[in-house]
Amino acid sequence: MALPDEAVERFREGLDEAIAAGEVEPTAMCLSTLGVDGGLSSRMVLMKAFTPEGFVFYTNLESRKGTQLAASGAAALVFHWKATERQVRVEGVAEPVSDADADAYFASRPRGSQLGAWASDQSRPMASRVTLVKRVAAVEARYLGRPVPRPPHWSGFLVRPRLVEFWYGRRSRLHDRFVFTLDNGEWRRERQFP
Ligand SMILES: Cc1cc2nc3c(=O)[nH]c(=O)nc-3n(C[C@H](O)[C@H](O)[C@H](O)COP(=O)(O)O)c2cc1C
Ligand SMILES: Cc1ncc(COP(=O)(O)O)c(CN)c1O
Repeated sequence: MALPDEAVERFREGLDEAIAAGEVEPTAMCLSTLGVDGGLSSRMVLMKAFTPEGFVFYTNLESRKGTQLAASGAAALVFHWKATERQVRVEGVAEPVSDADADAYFASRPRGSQLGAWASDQSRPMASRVTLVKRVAAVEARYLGRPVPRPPHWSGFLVRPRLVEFWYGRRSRLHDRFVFTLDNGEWRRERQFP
């Protein structure tokens, strides 16, 4: 279910204002996933696309987050825009992006990042930093003079929201909260106490 126009506008406006206010990583979001043991796991990722369908990020599919999302699509996101005292919180389900989208985004990354995606077995044990440096050199040699293709284990997820909350901080601590929730196929909007 696409987000209602108002939520799309609030998100776009919030991001634009964070950028204008000089936020250092305005697209950084905390991503929480669910482990097979029922435990939670959180880390930062960068949002690379936002549409009424949801929020997209890219990663190694064999990483901790990648395997957790493959097992359970449950995902939660938090943006914190410190410069403008705002927070956006998202709860929903992650699904893989298309190969075409992943190819297009991968092709736009700097070559060093592309090589890194081949070199790093993200989230698996590494004996020493030398291992990583050697692997980068090896993939560099392999793709010398030609484009670096997207690794099959590197792609993105679209987090389709079921809940989006906009929090607007106020000095008085009487903050404003607007919560959009998907309820039987329809978006409901309510204010909540701060
Ligand atoms: C600001 C910031 C942005 C990050 N963006 C990404 C990202 O977009 N994709 C990614 O795979 N890791 C990103 N990382 C690294 C992750 O936080 C994390 O360490 C890594 O993906 C491994 O997570 P996992 O073991 O839970 O899968 C970022 C880290 C920081 C601090
Ligand atoms: C391992 C990793 N993968 C992907 C990303 C996404 O961002 P970018 O494509 O801009 O590198 C990051 C950003 N820090 C990252 O650290």
